[in-house]
Amino acid sequence: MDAIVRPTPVLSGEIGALSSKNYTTRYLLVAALSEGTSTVYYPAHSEDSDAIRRCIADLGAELQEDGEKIVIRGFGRHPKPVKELNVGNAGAVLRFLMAVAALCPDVTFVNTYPDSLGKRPHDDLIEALGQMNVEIEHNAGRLPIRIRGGQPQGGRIRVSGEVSSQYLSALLFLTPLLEEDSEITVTGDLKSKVVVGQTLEVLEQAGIVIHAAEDYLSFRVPGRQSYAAKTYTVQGDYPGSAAVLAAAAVTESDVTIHRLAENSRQGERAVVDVLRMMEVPLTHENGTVHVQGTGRLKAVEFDGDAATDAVLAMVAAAVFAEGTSRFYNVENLRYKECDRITDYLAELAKAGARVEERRDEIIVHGRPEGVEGGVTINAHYDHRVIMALTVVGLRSKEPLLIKDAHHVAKSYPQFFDHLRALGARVEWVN
Ligand SMILES: O=C(O)C1=C[C@@H](OP(=O)(O)O)[C@@H](O)[C@H](O)C1
Ligand SMILES: C=C(OP(=O)(O)O)C(=O)O
Repeated sequence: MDAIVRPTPVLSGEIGALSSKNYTTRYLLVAALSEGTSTVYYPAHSEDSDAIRRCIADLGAELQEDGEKIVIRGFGRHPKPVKELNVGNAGAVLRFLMAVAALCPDVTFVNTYPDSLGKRPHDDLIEALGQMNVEIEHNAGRLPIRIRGGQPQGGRIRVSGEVSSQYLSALLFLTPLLEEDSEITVTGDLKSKVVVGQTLEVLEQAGIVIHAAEDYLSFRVPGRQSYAAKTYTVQGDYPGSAAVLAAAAVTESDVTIHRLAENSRQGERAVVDVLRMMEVPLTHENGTVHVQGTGRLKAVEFDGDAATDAVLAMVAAAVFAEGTSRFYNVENLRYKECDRITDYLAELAKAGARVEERRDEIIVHGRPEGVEGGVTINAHYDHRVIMALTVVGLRSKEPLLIKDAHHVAKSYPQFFDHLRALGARVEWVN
């Protein structure tokens, strides 16, 4: 399905933030890795969170869900010997379950999104699992991937952090269950370091002990641990909310989003500080962000690695700022649902934005007068491209037609409903 985004000068109203994608993935996973019964309150509902529900059920977890919670009886260190798993387009789910699959005799991860997840590299995790006595067949580091595990071995493990933090997180979920103690060393720079903090937070809540160096480049993981059965509550999601906040920042607005904890470990909560640096009038108190936008913004410089999933939304806001903005240290945006530098900037430029790419930077020459719009946007299968171009469309002179905008459901199926509730002129077309 496509979406039309029409110019909308004013937004106002209140919404509750969607539930965090990253915490939902992690809580459902640690619940599955426990042998008892855990409860997860307010799990996200999206394609990626459906993917983890489906896969842990295939691996033997029992799930019962109502409107507010999901109750999970886990499989511990003994997943069912399933033959095939389908993670849809969910990168984190794939990488975390590749580690869990090391406990199974023979699992194949199928390739259902050849033009998105099917293009993303997993070599660094394949290489690390190889060190652990796990046999892996793969298509040049990409899906489909067949894992023959059964007897993974802990010990000394080296993993690269240059492309994604998800490989390291995957190993942190698996190694506590092994017979041996493990020492994990991260080679190269660790990208998305803050997200590893979310992994460690959830592991600690699940009763797992990990000794992490302060820089997150080395870890000692005692073996023979068990995941405790617990009750977890999923917090609100900053990456998805970042797009709504950016929409409020580029319009005349009076927009409130609830359920965004100030002390969250989500790096993307930096979107609030970045918008403040851009001189967008806002407050953030008691878990509520209130934006009273004037549509006027100042350019900003920001280390995007600290808030990887909010960079596209912040760039969309910078399209209308006074001056030149620079988002640096963002090379790993190239290895997400699409190349979020080249592909994203191509769509922004089509809409009339003045943008430049470097290998690891996005540069935006702001156009406070607005952009032309009036073009068709290719979503590149990327929910965050869809949300960011929607922000741009609100302040384009002519509407934007976003092709295949239904891929927004990867993380935020209610995104257009939420924007419409705030007065945005967006609609689905077939
Ligand atoms: O661990 C996770 O749940 C995630 C880690 C990040 O990926 P990278 O580590 O590849 O940057 C992030 O972009 C992704 O949406 C979710
Ligand atoms: C990159 C993302 O997700 P994943 O890596 O889990 O596919 C995202 O949600 O923006």
